Amino acid sequence: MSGKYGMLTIGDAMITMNPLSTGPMRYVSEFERKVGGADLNVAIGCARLGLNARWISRLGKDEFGKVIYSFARGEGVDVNHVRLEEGFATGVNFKEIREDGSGKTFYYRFPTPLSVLTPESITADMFEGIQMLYLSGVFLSLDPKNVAIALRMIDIAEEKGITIAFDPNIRLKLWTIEQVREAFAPILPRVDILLTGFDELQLIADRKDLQECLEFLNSYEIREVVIKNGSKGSKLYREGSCFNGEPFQVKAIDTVGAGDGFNAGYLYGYLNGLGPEERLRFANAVGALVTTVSGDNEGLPDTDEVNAFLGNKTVIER
Ligand SMILES: Nc1ncnc2c1ncn2[C@@H]1O[C@H](COP(=O)(O)OP(=O)(O)OP(=O)(O)O)[C@@H](O)[C@H]1O
Ligand SMILES: O=C(O)C[C@@H](O)[C@H](O)C(=O)CO
Repeated sequence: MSGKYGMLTIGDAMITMNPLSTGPMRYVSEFERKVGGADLNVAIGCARLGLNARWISRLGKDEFGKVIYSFARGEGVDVNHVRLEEGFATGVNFKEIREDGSGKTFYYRFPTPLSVLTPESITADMFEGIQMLYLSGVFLSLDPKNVAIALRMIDIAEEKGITIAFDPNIRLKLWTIEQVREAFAPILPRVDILLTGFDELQLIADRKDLQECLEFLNSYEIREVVIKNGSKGSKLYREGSCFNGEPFQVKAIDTVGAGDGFNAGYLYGYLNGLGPEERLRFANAVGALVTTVSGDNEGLPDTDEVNAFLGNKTVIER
């Protein structure tokens, strides 16, 4: 692996069928085959920004599995801990996109090849060169035993002094809110950086008011609570202070993956020592840029693109 800081993540990835027209999926007959998956999106985002990004996964031993494997490797993600499993089909999801870029997802992903993983599949060598462990609620949702796998990863990360970041990424199509709360209970107290949507925080805390949601989190002693709020930007709550990340105005055409892009930008900023406001600004820029391109990860920028967007660098286009 080359580059300075390393991040490690784990999770499923799917073939993502992106519609070629907007509106209800039942009327869309043409789709473009792409690749998606919350944790892989973050790994790709980190790799594009120049971090070493390692992704642990299992894919079906089929044509789609080979597509995802090559795609991840082509993006510079370390796939040394990704295997193609005989007897499983790689997951697929279809997207519906509305005029404003928002949408719905329809999953065809069970049984997932990831179900062959157990806590024993996780070994200390996977953490070599890693400073950041990134976990997502999508991974936890796919199999009840994934909580034990995540806890084993957290144990190793804590032993090695690795920072632990977590995005609840609640997809209520995959599990119920009761299952979410049960799965998150042992995870949240171990998290250093929580990267959550405000709507997700309301679901976890079972409260509507922001202040009450933050009070709910107090007992977990999370070092940084970052709240993402779509086109309204983001906020960071840290050591009793609140930092504001002003949103950028863009023409969003596909908002899926903006949160993953934001996370990649935030982790990059954190590892590279950007200050609280600077890293929110950087992450907001990455999230905003993702929404301007069709697909979950195609819009993820490299550092030059972010700096050009932020006006820090002139880019000669032609
Ligand atoms: N329409 C938009 N215009 C400008 N910036 C946006 C827009 N949508 C998202 N962003 C940026 O991306 C960040 C993350 O988006 P969002 O809040 O939708 O994340 P999320 O809910 O975690 O998304 P995901 O669907 O990927 O899980 C926002 O905080 C914002 O900075
Ligand atoms: O289920 C997932 O892994 C996430 C995908 O549905 C999609 O890539 C996404 O929601 C990204 O945040």
